[in-house]
Amino acid sequence: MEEVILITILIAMVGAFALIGIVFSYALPTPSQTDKASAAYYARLFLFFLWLGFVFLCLRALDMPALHAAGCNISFTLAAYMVFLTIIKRHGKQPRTSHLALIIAHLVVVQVFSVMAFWLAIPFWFSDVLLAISVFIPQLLALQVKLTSMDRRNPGDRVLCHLLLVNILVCLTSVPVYLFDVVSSGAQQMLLAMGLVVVLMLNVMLGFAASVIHSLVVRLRKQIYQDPLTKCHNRHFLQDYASTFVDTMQVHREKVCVLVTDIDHFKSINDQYGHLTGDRALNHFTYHLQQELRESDVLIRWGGEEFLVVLPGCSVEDASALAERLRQSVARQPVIIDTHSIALTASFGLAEVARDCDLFAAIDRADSALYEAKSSGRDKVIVFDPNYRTDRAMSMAFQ
Ligand SMILES: Nc1nc2c(ncn2[C@@H]2O[C@H](COP(=O)(O)OP(=O)(O)OP(=O)(O)O)[C@@H](O)[C@H]2O)c(=O)[nH]1
Repeated sequence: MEEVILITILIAMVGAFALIGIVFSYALPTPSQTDKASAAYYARLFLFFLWLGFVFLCLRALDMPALHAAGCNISFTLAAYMVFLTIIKRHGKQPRTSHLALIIAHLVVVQVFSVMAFWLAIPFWFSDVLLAISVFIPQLLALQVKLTSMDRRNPGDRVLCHLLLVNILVCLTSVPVYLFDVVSSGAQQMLLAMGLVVVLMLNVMLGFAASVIHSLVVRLRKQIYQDPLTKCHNRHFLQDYASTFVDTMQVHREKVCVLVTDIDHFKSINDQYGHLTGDRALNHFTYHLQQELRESDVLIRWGGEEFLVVLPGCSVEDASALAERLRQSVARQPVIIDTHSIALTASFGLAEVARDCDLFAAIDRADSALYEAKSSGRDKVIVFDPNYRTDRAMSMAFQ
């Protein structure tokens, strides 16, 4: 009688734990992509089937072997497949038809063999071994999917991989302990099973939550540093990264140049064709800049139609040649919108990040050179000369 009460308490405790996990999963942020969002649904089903499996497992100790045989193996196998589906959905993918066929075939085999073993009075170890093998198949399948489609730079993906490896490790160590009946009495065995089930639930719950939160943080960080219109970096990026980046370059004695560029008479495009066309012209402009830049060059939207390019490892001569290429590329390719062909030109100001000045001082110098390019006719590249600063200051004072 005592054993019955203890096992009932264990069932209730595991149920409460699963319930907490399910409620907690509703508190997690939901990804906007429908497939990714449905991963939480499978994670909840995992918690439910694992608890159900535990209930059926306990029925053996409670002297209900027929019910145990009917539900235990299939529930645990289903729980393992829910981990597989959670991982596939977290990747925003659909399970392949071959995967679905395999899942159904596997579940049928598990169920038929478990029930047959009971009817033919085959000792319980057969059913236990069948379960031990069954739970590994979905996990290995998930590992294969993970290893083939994992983005190693994405922390959310890495967390999912750890989750899976911990699951496999827990099963690898716990299943033999359970199978070889190291602990003898029914209640003790149920306690061991409960420990295993709770560890697996904790692992999936926390791993899933960490993966969702990590992915969200990566997305938010990207959005914070990205200009929504042109998809270039924005000023936040410049503040947080570029200055330390240039410091590093200077420590390594690499030359760094900054180029400031501004579309000529952009206001007239907006005025003549409307703001939306102006936006498309901005995208067209940044697209052609990107085409000429190296991967290490950093393009930043500095403001309105003004952009900044940080050019690491680039001498003034090289940067000046690059700026000239950019200027020609922009001038050569008009923006085509419907039947309109809108000619575009841009002016460029260039300065080196000298040893005696920081990045922002260099930007200021490049800006002075840009001002000179604008005031001397536009559609040209001007390299900073200390005299421009005086002219500009004088001109501003005059205005
Ligand atoms: N369509 C669009 N226009 C923008 C955006 N940001 C700034 N602008 C416009 O860019 C124009 C900049 O005008 P100005 O600063 O007078 O410069 P400009 O007409 O290019 O003249 P110069 O620079 O002297 O050749 C303004 O009309 C702004 O409204 C944007 O995101 N989209």
